[in-house]
Amino acid sequence: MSSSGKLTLVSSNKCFGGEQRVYSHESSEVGCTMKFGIFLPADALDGTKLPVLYWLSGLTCTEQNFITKSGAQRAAAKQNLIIVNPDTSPRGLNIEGEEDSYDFGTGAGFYVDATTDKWKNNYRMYSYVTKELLELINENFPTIPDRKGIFGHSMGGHGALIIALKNPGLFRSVSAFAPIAHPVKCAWGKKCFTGYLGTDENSWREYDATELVKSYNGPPLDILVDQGAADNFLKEGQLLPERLIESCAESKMPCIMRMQEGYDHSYFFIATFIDEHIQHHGKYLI
Ligand SMILES: N[C@@H](CCC(=O)N[C@@H](CS)C(=O)NCC(=O)O)C(=O)O
Repeated sequence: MSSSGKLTLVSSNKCFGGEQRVYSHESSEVGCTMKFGIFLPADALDGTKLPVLYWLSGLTCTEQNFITKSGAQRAAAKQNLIIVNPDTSPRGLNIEGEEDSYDFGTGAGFYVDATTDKWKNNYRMYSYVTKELLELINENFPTIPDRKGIFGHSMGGHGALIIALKNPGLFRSVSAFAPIAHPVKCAWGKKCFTGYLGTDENSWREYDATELVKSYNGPPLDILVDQGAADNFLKEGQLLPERLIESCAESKMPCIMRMQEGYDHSYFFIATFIDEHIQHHGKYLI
């Protein structure tokens, strides 16, 4: 399927000399209206082609959480990078069970292409991000298509890592905040993978960063991960960053994981370190 469709401007606010906008469009991949945020630095408004950094959010988020809480626009304006952040799932499809829990269905697309009967027509967030959204952004905004980075938080950190690892060369840089690093072994991952992919665990591994690192064969990825040491979901065993680090060490994949003392899972943690992540991407994109 290819992208298309017209973009509808939902909002636009001047911000650090550029504009923070939200657009909606009819998605052919997920079969519903989808929204995304885009921060355009001043140069992009003048038509200068710029690199693009994609942000993927976590469970329960819409495009609004990142826009209003991360504080990313100041650093993006300074580094002259466009930032695009999509929603986390299709919405309003009336699939039975889609609104039953915060960690499955609406707000919890998990960046996979579902294969189970109930979900497979719409829960295609992997293809939505890697194909439709990229095409839509390149067609409608002044981008340098081969200068892209990807980062995200929690479920979105998982999404950023697996998308970079499954598509060598598509993204030049990748980083994550508190990623769900080994979803085949945590409760969130088991629930979403069972629901979207079925019970064959071999199919789950294709969407697990700790597993994908072992078979990655592409340009070097200098992965940066920040993890709050006081994150409740870390304590509950939902994130398992230590497993990703072990896997990277065994596979000689460069990965810096910084344990940040006292920080939790929230956007206060993200806002604290977002500038450093944007600078990290800037090293590879500018
Ligand atoms: N306790 C949360 C669990 C979900 C959660 O913490 N979501 C994170 C990502 S995994 C988030 O970014 N929430 C939105 C926010 O903090 O603005 C809830 O039930 O809403």
